[in-house]
Amino acid sequence: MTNAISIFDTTLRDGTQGEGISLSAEDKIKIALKLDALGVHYIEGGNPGSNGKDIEFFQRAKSLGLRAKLTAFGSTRRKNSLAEQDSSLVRIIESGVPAATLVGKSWDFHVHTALQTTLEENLAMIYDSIGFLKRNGLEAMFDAEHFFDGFKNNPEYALSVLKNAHNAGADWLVLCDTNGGTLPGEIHDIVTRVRQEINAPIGIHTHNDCELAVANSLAAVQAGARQVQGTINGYGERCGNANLCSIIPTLQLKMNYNCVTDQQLQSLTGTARYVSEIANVNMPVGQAYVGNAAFAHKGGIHVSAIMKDSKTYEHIAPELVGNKQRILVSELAGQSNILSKAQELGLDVNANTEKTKDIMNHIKDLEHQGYQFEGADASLELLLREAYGETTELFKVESFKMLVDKTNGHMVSEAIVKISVDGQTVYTAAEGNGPVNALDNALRKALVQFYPEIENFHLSDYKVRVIDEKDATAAKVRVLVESSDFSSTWSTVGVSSNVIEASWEALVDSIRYALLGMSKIEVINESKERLGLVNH
Ligand SMILES: CC(=O)SCCNC(=O)CCNC(=O)[C@H](O)C(C)(C)COP(=O)(O)OP(=O)(O)OC[C@H]1O[C@@H](n2cnc3c(N)ncnc32)[C@H](O)[C@@H]1OP(=O)(O)O
Ligand SMILES: CC(=O)C(=O)O
Repeated sequence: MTNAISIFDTTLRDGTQGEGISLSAEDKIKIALKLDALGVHYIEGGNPGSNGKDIEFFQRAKSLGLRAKLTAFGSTRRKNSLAEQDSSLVRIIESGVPAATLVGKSWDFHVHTALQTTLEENLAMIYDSIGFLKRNGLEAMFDAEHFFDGFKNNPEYALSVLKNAHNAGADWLVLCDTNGGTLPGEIHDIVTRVRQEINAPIGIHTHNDCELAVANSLAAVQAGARQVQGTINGYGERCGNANLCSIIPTLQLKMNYNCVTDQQLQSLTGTARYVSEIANVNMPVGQAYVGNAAFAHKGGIHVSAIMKDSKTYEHIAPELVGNKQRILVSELAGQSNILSKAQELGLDVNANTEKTKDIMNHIKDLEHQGYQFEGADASLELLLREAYGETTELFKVESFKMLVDKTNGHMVSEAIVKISVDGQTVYTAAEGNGPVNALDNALRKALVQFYPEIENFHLSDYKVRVIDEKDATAAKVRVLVESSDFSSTWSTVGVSSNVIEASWEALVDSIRYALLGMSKIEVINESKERLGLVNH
């Protein structure tokens, strides 16, 4: 039996049935191109019988030159009607796709309850509809909805549905665990039974209601299924569909099946993140294979071993799926974490020096006070550079003042800052729509004459978290500031019992970081030259 697995992506159809996911035709085009580059074999673009957006997508997708087969989705004809006159089947043909997937009932309970028709009429609906696709020259996938529940309830009928679709010319019989309640052992047994009864290419389509969609898909493949349907990041109805970002690498790297090329596999992480951006859904950091923390090491004992050999705490090399190893520094760090991070930054380190231990203890102490460096890479970098003897103070803050005034119902925030650069002192004042915005504006106004590049980046996110809730309004707060330029983002942290002071600390770190050019190399050189830090 072949080891080739056909990957059928339904992000653009079943994925959009997930709560909170809505893709425009343009979004779908962008995602289709990414999926094509990843090397999936089928891209289910949507349901032309459902809405105009999907019709537009299929219209526009014709000129994309996709290598993957574009497929349209629909259901079998309505009861007591003709396939030729079923508007959704006709729209599938009109969409010009080379392949289509029709969902049909295979659970007798559904035939009686949802369709409210006879078992014979359901068989006729399937036969007519698949036959209609085949007469129009399309490759036909038959999605046997609720197949596993149907098989458990009435195996003869469930099998007769498959045989009927096969006789009508279906190219693939796709067994669906539509309600996501089946267990891997059951999936394996039932797929094995089906293969004993019917000699046809079998596919698997699972849902994640028991967190088993990936395991169930793999069990089906082990039992002989050769098409796997799923979505990027597991988006889909209710708890989602089988996550292709876990299935593809597991099949390929651990089970010796072929899905995509090794090079295409390296685009997996980028694809997952791209799709999450377009879908506007944050990825869980711990998402298997492609998450930001999938290869992030935090515990000191782990990092110490990782530095000796990554295999000690990594099940695969992250690069195989386009991800990368990350070392986190926190209160759980050992000296290995500090050394590794410092080496990554190109700092001059000597293993096991007292300095490294002091830095580690200093970071643990700061984390005890409420700092959190995991989410504030830029503050950590500044701290490490300073600790290892680099100059990071491009300007000196002498003082700042805040005025918050409410007159006639109108709130005004004004900040006054005094800084010095290269011995030159500057006072500036600025207003803002809140105290942090006013401070940001005043600081920028003071610095722009020395560092015009300050215009190139901006504060993009601001989060406050109360650290000791029991102290109510006197509690310490942690402020996390995210800043961005046209190509990168960086995060900084400040902690104080005064929210303005915590914000100021995070803000100053953010600007220092950017001006030091840690996000843009040309800025660091210009800034250093101005300060006379560069030897000519
Ligand atoms: C398991 C799955 O994910 S299946 C795909 C589910 N996805 C979607 O439903 C998204 C797209 N759906 C839609 O846009 C709409 O539901 C449409 C256009 C398909 C149908 O809309 P409407 O005609 O208003 O029908 P409505 O959605 O209310 O009900 C579904 C009808 O389809 C029938 N139906 C359900 N499954 C099938 C099937 N496999 N074959 C034929 N008819 C079916 C139902 O019995 C019901 O018919 P009834 O109105 O006579 O009771
Ligand atoms: C076809 C489909 O999406 C399902 O049965 O879950």
